[in-house]
Amino acid sequence: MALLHYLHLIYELTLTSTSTPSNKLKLITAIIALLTFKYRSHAIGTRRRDDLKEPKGAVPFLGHMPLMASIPGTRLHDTFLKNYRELGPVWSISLPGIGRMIHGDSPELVEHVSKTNFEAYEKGEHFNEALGDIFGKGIISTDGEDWKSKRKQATQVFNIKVFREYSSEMFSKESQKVVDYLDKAATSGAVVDFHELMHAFALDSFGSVLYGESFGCMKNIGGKVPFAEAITELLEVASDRLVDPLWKLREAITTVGAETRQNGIIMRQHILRMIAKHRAEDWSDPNKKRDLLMMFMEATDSDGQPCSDQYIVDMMLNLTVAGRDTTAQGISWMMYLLLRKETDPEILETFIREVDETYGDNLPTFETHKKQKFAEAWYTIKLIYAGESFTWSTYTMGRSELIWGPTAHEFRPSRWLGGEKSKSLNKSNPFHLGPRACVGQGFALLQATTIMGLVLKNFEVKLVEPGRLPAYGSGMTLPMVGGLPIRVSRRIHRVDVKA
Ligand code: HEM
Repeated sequence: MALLHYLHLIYELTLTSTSTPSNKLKLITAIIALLTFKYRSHAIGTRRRDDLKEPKGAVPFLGHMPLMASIPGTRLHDTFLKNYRELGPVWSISLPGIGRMIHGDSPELVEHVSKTNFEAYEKGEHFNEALGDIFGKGIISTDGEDWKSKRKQATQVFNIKVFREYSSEMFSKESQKVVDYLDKAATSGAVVDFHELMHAFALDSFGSVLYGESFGCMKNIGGKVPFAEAITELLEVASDRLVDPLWKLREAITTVGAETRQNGIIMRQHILRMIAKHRAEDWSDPNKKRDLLMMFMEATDSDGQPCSDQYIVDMMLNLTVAGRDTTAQGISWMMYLLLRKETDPEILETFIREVDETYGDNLPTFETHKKQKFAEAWYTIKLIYAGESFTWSTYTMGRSELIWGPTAHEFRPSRWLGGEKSKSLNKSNPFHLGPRACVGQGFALLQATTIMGLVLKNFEVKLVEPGRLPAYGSGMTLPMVGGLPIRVSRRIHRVDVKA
């Protein structure tokens, strides 16, 4: 607003016929000097905040934009961690066109924003505008009443017992394909990229659970599946848009805009095809297994009317995009943490003992999943003005000595067990907390405990490079750069994969 005011002033004063050229020049110089003074240490359009610490490197008008642009994606989270260590839990940066971003890596603040005062912190205009054409009017990019009714519906569907049992059966079935694949690798001694394998598994299992049909990625690991490519590219675009105020211009003058539209079409057409396929099926058998799409086709909206195809497409697209990379990468990091040489070997042993005890000689079910408490624990491991946003870093909080004490760097799943679990929720929670926490959390845990349980029950897994900490990539999730090469050999007491 202030900028518009000044520009208007320039216009008024410089374009009047009575002003001489020299006066006009003086006036423009004075206004530029004034603006430079006003925005000498922060981005144009943002408020100066002397009460908040900032990393060094802000420049007039652009604030921290040049600094942020200079940080490679593979260093971003560590830079945030460094800021936390140097500046404390609350610090901020200002970015033109995006506003001031306040980082608050403290359990109390996270709890305040996510739970206690949740209503006051919406996703906001910038977020919803940047992601609106990608996620449509789905649960991710909406706020207020619209979000509330979608959230309620999604939560209900995820909690329906028959659907949970169906998911469990499908995750088990798809995990079997991974076991078969690893079985061959155990025989040949081949190195397997577990990260790549988990991306194939995650999409296939999502295909089965969400749409009743696997995408066939496991048959062609590393091969191209248009639906999978579309998700990857859409997520990249979404992540770029959130930090680039000029994304509209960038996409208009490059091929990114057209590619994004095309990827949206690929995803939406697939979902529409699946809706048509399901409509043509016989629904009369009450015992017919129901995938997630069918659950939404049967559900009603907030007015009690059947949901429109457009509504269902948006909902399914949101759930698919939110769930694929997060789960694949979460499972890969889990595997790495378990196997790296710094981790106490007792943790892997406890995990395997739990799997052996809960599965016996059977395959995992929804009931066995509920008993995998250790596996689950292992996986889970101020004032703001308008135009400012609040964020926090799970990566930073998970490594904070202030929060976890001197053993912060140790991998200890026990922190999420029993009574400790509820105390730890606001300390570093990859699913966040409060009303906007991950709606697919239970679903992700079911998938992770099933696949990890079956893999570790059947194989002894070794990292090919035990001393290498995988680098992370940039984006909305945390991909591993260079994958996670492993070697497997069969364990003696294994579940018969053909059973
Ligand atoms: C390891 C796996 C996963 C992690 C770490 C994860 C993490 C998260 C986080 C942190 C949020 C909150 C984002 C925010 O506050 O803006 C979120 C939201 C969400 N997640 Fe997940 N997620 C995972 C898996 C899944 C799965 C499997 C699904 C669905 C099948 C899913 C669906 C969603 C949806 C729809 C939202 C938006 C909820 C809302 O806005 O009300 N997620 N997830």
